[in-house]
Amino acid sequence: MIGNYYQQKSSLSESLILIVEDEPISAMVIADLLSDLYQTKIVHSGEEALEFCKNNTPDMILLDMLMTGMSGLQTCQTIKTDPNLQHIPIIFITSVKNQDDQNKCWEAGAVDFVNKPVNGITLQNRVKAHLTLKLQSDLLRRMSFVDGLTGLYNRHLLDEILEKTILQSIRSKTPLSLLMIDIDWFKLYNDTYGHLKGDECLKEVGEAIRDVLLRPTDLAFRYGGEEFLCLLPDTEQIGAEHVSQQILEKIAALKIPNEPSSNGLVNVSIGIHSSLITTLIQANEIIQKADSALYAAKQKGRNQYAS
Ligand SMILES: Nc1nc2c(ncn2[C@@H]2O[C@H](COP(=O)(O)OP(=O)(O)OP(=O)(O)O)[C@@H](O)[C@H]2O)c(=O)[nH]1
Repeated sequence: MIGNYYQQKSSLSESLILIVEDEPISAMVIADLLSDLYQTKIVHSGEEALEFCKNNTPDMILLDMLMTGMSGLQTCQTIKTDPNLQHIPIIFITSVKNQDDQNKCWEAGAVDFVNKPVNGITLQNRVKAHLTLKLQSDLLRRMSFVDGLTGLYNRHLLDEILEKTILQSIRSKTPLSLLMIDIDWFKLYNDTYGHLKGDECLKEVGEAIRDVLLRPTDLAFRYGGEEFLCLLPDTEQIGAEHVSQQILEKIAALKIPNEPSSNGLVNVSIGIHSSLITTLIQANEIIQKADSALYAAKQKGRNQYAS
């Protein structure tokens, strides 16, 4: 679900619209109006909608207000309190004219209403307007999470997701690993080759780190100046060591000269922290542990990993 923060649809037609409507004929009428323009999916209850959203992230939800079981209002309230889903625009499809009921939907986070019986042109235009805004705001969000120099994710995204990742690890009882990676003798690299070359080196190292991470849940961040951080959910110590070894090898294979370093090349040191987290801990506690391990790797002679 972390992926939702930075997935970017390049066109409106790639957008997925979830239609939540308990009357099958109404659902089909709505889907027919939209399915030539967008991807659509029909579910018939609020409960089904929440289930669908566990593994999929629609770009918009069209929500019937009156449904048996979970009401449209309750469904909307639940979606809007889930940090992974709250950015999805919700349009209510309703025959309810009662202003108080409509007000509750606005308060719950609805972006618009379409009255039943549905006017096709109105529905298509409202959907298009809100999807366009969604695409633009997704793009801005994505830009705010990406480091301009390396193209890796930035500290801002790490701050947003680390706590959630910790909670997810506790819930799934799976180990979480963090790698703190620092380029060795980088001050001397800049002094020797200049800052522009230094920037190029950061880009290449960042790319090499990203290339090593194969699982979709693994994420690489530029943590600070010449420091990178990898977040490896569901990964134990041995897996973290394997990834670290590959990062060391991939960076050595770049063969970027760095005279001051012992082998004459740009290398990195890596601090590993792996744990099975059982009780809630602060995000910065595990970062500090990875940082201490990085310090140990530097002390042991650099160009290696330590735990
Ligand atoms: N070119 C460039 N340099 C940067 C950037 N951000 C940080 N730096 C440089 O990275 C260097 C980091 O130096 P130090 O923290 O002293 O560490 P080091 O020289 O790598 O030494 P060790 O970590 O002990 O191996 C500093 O000279 C920073 O100016 C950047 O965006 N571009």
